[in-house]
Amino acid sequence: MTLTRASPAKLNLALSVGAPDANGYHPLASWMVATEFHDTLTLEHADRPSLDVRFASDALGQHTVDWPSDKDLTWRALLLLAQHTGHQHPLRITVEKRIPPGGGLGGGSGNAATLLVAANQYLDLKLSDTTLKSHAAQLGSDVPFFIDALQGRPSCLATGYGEQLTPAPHPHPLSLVLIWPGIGAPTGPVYKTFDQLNPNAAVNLPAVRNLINSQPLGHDQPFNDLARPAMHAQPALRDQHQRITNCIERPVHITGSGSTLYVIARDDSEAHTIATQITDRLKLDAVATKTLADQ
Ligand SMILES: C[C@](O)(CO)[C@H](O)COP(=O)(O)OP(=O)(O)OC[C@H]1O[C@@H](n2ccc(N)nc2=O)[C@H](O)[C@@H]1O
Ligand SMILES: Nc1ncnc2c1ncn2[C@@H]1O[C@H](COP(=O)(O)OP(=O)(O)OP(=O)(O)O)[C@@H](O)[C@H]1O
Repeated sequence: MTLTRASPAKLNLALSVGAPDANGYHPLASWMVATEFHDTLTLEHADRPSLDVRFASDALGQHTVDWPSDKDLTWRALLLLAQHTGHQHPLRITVEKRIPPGGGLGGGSGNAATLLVAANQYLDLKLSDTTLKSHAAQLGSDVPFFIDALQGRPSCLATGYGEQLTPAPHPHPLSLVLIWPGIGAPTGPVYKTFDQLNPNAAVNLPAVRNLINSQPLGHDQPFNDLARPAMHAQPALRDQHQRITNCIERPVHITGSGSTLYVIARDDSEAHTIATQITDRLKLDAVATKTLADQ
């Protein structure tokens, strides 16, 4: 018997960031939404635990697995479960990746959360959401969001460092195009550049709430305080952003700390047209997808 689950990507449709606390982490407010675009995680019983990560032929961009397996967030999630239950879980884990690593779509974070939720179900561990989220928070600031997303809450207002989550209504899914600019953007350095550019930053929670309350969202409405720092840290990303904006003549946004860019389309058909335009004219990898609506 195998268990297969989609491990979604996330978008920060709104991201407001404050100056770092004494511990160096940044308080934030973000409207986070999971997408149909996903990695696929499979669990099978085996003699011993193992992990196989590979990129699918329809991945967004060309990537290789360039991180060691003991640093893989999926593997680290399995180790946390072993620590919690006091014994190893002999699972064969396969992750088929489409989400670009270091792309601001939270691919690795989503894989970790999917492992926690799927193994809890597959092994009948009966861990509560609170326990799953406390493991999730140890693995990364974005991981708790994916626990909610996988349990039927794909749209949330995230506060604190991103781990305090309140479901946000999202009745109408958005049609989108995700674009891989060919450059990754590591999260830590982008936050450092944010500090240099915004020494007195404060979180603007009302602006994030306003966006959640102004659905359906117009294509120019998303905002992201990390967009400028991401492009400042990586001028090549700014150039790609400009090229794409010129090509499709509408606002191009950035998710998380980058580097994935995205565009809101009128409907699925327009999203497919824009994705094809970007691929044909700019030779960049682009995929049409949707946000996941409330269930
Ligand atoms: C940019 C976002 O994706 C927005 O959702 C997240 O804030 C990043 O979440 P993440 O990738 O899960 O981040 P983590 O793995 O927890 O942290 C990576 C690095 O980002 C910085 N970091 C992260 C979250 C936060 N609220 N403040 C920070 O300063 C820290 O330097 C940290 O060392
Ligand atoms: N299962 C995994 N999938 C992808 N990357 C992983 C995984 N496990 C560990 N990593 C490492 O974590 C880094 C960040 O991966 P991730 O896909 O979460 O980036 P991200 O989308 O930029 O995340 P965020 O938006 O949370 O900053 C990768 O560059 C890679 O070195």
